Amino acid sequence: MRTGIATVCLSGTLKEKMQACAIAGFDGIEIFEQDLVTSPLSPEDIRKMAADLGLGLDLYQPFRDFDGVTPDLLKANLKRAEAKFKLMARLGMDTILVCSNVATATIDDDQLRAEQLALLAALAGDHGVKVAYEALAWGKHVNDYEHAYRLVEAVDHPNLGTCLDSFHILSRDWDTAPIEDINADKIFFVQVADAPKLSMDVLSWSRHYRVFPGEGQFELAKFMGHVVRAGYTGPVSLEVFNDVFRQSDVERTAVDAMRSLIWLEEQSAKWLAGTSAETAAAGTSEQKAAGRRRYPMELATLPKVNEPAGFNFAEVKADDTAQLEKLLGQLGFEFEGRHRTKDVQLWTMGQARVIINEQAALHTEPAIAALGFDVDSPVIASARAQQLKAPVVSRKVQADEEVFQGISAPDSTEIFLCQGSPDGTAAWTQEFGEGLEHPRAAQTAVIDHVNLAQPWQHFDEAVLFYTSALALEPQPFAEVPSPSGLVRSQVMQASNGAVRLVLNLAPVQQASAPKTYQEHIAFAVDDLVATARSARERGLEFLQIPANYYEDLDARFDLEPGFLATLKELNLLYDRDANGEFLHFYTATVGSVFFEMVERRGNYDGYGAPNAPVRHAVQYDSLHRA
Ligand SMILES: O=C(O)c1ccc(O)c(O)c1
Ligand SMILES: [Mg+2]
Repeated sequence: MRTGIATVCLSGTLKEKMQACAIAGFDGIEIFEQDLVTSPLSPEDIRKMAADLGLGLDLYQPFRDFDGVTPDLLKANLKRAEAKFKLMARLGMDTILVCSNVATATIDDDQLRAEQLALLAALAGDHGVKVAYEALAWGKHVNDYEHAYRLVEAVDHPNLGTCLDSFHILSRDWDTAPIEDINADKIFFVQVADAPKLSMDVLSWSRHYRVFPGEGQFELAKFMGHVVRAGYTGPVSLEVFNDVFRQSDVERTAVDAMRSLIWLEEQSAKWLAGTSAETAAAGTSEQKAAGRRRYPMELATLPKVNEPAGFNFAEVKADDTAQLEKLLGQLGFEFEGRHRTKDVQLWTMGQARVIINEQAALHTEPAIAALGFDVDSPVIASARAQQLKAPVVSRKVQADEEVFQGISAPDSTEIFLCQGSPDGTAAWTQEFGEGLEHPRAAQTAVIDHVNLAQPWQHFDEAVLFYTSALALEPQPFAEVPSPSGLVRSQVMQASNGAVRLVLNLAPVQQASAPKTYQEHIAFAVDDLVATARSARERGLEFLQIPANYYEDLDARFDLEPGFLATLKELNLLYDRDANGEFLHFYTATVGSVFFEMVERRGNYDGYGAPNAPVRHAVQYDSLHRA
């Protein structure tokens, strides 16, 4: 698959954008007109720079408001087009995107539109240019890709084809199956963008909220599957108008973009294989043959991973670890010893393993540093992540120690791909301490979920990272009210719930305010009330829940008075839905970390979302009092 990206996706000057695209490994780019007009570089300079960088100049765009106009305007539009065709010759470019008229079209007549497009195609032919006509979702008269294609067919000129843009098609919920019936020679270009499902006017949605594939909710693998089945072999190019990407680090955004295309390519191949198998199974020999058909576009695949089977460990770091040790001890964790060769400690409760890393630099406040995930094959998972351009993390190991495959997540959390064992133990724990003599406590526990705060400019990147590299499934995002703003919260989870990662987008921080960037690790136990009582006896400082909360809880759930009193006495939070019940409590925060203990009853699958605003408010209050 030939990969591309429009310069409008990125921040910086045209030169910076092109360099970043080359570093990220794109085959080609779309030059957005504004980027050229504002550039100090001559068209010849740009042409040479692209050649030196090994980048194809695949599309010049956009040319606006051509069709359906009065004769006067048509004349002016053809003159304007000719100037652009001449410019393209200097750039060495041969394809231009013409989008359907949104402003100046006064005549809604397909025959007239076809006649005008025919004149444009003939002029383009004279200049060796191909015109890719795209239906904008908000086009005045042409806003549907099938309509645009009918016009292309009616004109029937070798220099006129269509451009399919996933956003314009999927935002309007147009059926994508008829893409397969388009003559591949008439598909001159394909643009892809994802988007969250939002209810707003489609133009604002398109201009501000597009995201890279895998970061939104559109069915892009299916869209691409139909494009591939149509027989298209040209560039598949990202065109993402996004307020955040346009102001964040250009090289990093280009890599995020490239990751999205690598992933989309694999997902498209998977979608095709899945639907082909269905077709083949369906019966007739014709259908079987269709199921086995090969397509002219070659789709690369990736090393395969299944979703992770569980958390292997969580690691917190600090230069002064005393507070962390105290908190874990009070929660009921046991100190298992120090590592043979590294300055790290192991603490466990049942199968929940927490590493305290003492190697942190001076003045490092306690923070979550790393997460280990149980995967089928750490080597295969690591190969996949690296092909998806995840930065590799390496840690020194001695000859007889387990080698962890590590990658760095967008928020710099180190992700280790570990060999899980069916009984939930981990072989590497043998590297800690010596012959654990003390009797094992009966307490069973696992890491239930981990909540990571994401810098605002890397939130979408993180969603794609965990989706593509770790096969976690993004859930619809929620917005949690907190005293410092609305916190966007998105759960990434394995389908069986064995791994749950909650990504929170912290509200933008006032420079003078205390740091509200907090993250936590939650452990699930069988009996939360007993766990809370023991923790209280050991002197644990609980997050103090206001009395108002319990009154509201009673009003909502009509709880048994004794149970309500227990919740209140122990600062426990409660939630209930059709699947079951959820009890939980939080510790005070040390550095940027706090811990949560949860008990899931029945098949409760959430996180106590209705309680999140209470937690945020109490934490805010204690930060501001401190
Ligand atoms: O928002 C726009 O104007 C615009 C321009 C060119 C495109 O290819 C597109 O999809 C949108
Ligand atoms: Mg487009």
